[in-house]
Amino acid sequence: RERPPNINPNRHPAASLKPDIFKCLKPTQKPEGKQSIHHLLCFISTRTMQLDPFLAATVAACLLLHLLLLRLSRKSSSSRLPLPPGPRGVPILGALLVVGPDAHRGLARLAHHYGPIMYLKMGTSGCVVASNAAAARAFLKTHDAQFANRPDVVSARDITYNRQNMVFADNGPKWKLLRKLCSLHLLGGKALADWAPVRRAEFTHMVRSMHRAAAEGRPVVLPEVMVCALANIVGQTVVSKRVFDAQGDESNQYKDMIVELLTGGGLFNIGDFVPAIAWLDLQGIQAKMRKVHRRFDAMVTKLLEEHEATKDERKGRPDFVDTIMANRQGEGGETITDTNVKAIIFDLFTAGTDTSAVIVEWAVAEMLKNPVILRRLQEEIDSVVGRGRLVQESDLPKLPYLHAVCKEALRLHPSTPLSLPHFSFDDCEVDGYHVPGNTRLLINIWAIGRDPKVWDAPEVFDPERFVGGRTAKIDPQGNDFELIPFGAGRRICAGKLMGMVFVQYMLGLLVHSFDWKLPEGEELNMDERFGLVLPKAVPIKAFVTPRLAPQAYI
Ligand code: HEM
Repeated sequence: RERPPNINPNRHPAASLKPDIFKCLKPTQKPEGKQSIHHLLCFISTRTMQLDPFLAATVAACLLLHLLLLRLSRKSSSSRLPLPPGPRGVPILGALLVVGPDAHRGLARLAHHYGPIMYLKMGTSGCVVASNAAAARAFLKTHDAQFANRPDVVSARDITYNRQNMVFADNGPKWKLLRKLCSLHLLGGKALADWAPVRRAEFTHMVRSMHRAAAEGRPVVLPEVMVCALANIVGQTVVSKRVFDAQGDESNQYKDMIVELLTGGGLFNIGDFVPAIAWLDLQGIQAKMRKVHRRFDAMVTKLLEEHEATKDERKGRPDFVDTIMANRQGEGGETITDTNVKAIIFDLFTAGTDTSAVIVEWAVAEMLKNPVILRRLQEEIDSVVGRGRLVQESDLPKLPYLHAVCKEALRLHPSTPLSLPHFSFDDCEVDGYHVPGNTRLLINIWAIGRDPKVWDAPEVFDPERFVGGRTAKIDPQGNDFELIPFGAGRRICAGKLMGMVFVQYMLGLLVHSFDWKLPEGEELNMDERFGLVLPKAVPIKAFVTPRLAPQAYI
């Protein structure tokens, strides 16, 4: 009797021809990718068996090898768990176009749809995005060590002396040594207190320059005066040098240089996501970064030459570079090279200036929009400090409303909206999802600060939420994941203490020392400009009027 033809759709197509050889193969319902290759091999080997047994044996060996590799590759991807949900995107560019140019907003929009843990392809690179407090905790606490590396970003490579700095170093002995030295001699509690006189001198200088502008009827460009003061503080503590004595051209050049570095460093460079075409530099970002890096390098080289020539003058009162030069050797033979020194200076000038200035500028802008908050803050400072002198650092702990205003600015306008990118080399499981190795991690700090499940009326600037009520105790220093403007975990901002002092001290001085008025007929523009930091697109340019007794400004 004739057997009926094989009509089972689940059966392997080759099985009807030579079933014995393929016993080891499980029929698959939906052949896809690698499985379709094995179907093809089965088919070829069956056909060749009918023609030539030697050829058939060779093909069968290939087939077995292929199956072995398939099994191994499944093992190495370790998991049958699903990837986190996310947009599919298009070939080569992945989801880059879906995310759009304002990536913090684009990713927040996508998270509404796909959830707080998303996986997407940015170009050909895998990227996982955390968009609420629980997701941030899962990555930065539970899987902190694994995600404590940085991706090898092309534009960052150019500006950081090939990642010889701290900010873009992988989690390894060099990074640990750089971080330890910074914390011990510059950014930690004790060092911070030691450098207080420098901050006082520079911020007083800033207020005096604004007072002069008021007397001459000139408007003040707020980010410029702040960055100038901050750069001088970093310059004095790091290389004993006021980097910018003058207002005007020189400080503008410096400001422009920092802005270019931070804006370019934050842009989504297609070459970073599709490494095969990085050399094309389609957006011209790399060329721009290299050019501005050359200017920066020239400045740092000159600073270090002058520093070396004047080292005898600093006997007994070393600055940060003197100290790290004397402590180059770490445990386990790790050494700080001359390039590391330049690269860490780069970190401190970039991470230590614009980040704080951006927060203060947004806080002033929000208060210009809402003068009730401005007046309440001025009243608080008047009641503690009076009107006869400037605010001092020692006044800060007595000013709770100032703290609330600063926290609210950090929540609504975090300076680095997507933090800095993290990177994991290995596969892992996060909240029931499989996250493959070689994936970047973005923490959407901006979206976390605006999560309506945590914050009432999240789009409104309302410092009151930190004075009383259920969110009053949330602290921005990295333990409460609902508010993480400095990040969290082992890669948390190394300068968070200094950053908090900068923000509170500058804002206190600016608000207490002056009343503020925009030029006649000008509207306050609240647009953002996306980059590694998120400043106002149009800087605040305002007329200030002194409100303290004249001797306070002398
Ligand atoms: C309000 C001001 C500041 C804010 C909002 C801020 C925010 C941040 C954020 C979000 C990160 C990335 C954290 C992560 O990767 O998870 C970071 C890293 C860093 N910040 Fe800040 N920062 C501020 C001020 C400063 C200051 C004043 C300095 C030093 C002078 C500084 C030095 C650094 C350094 C060195 C890193 C890299 C740390 C590492 O990779 O290990 N920051 N900052």
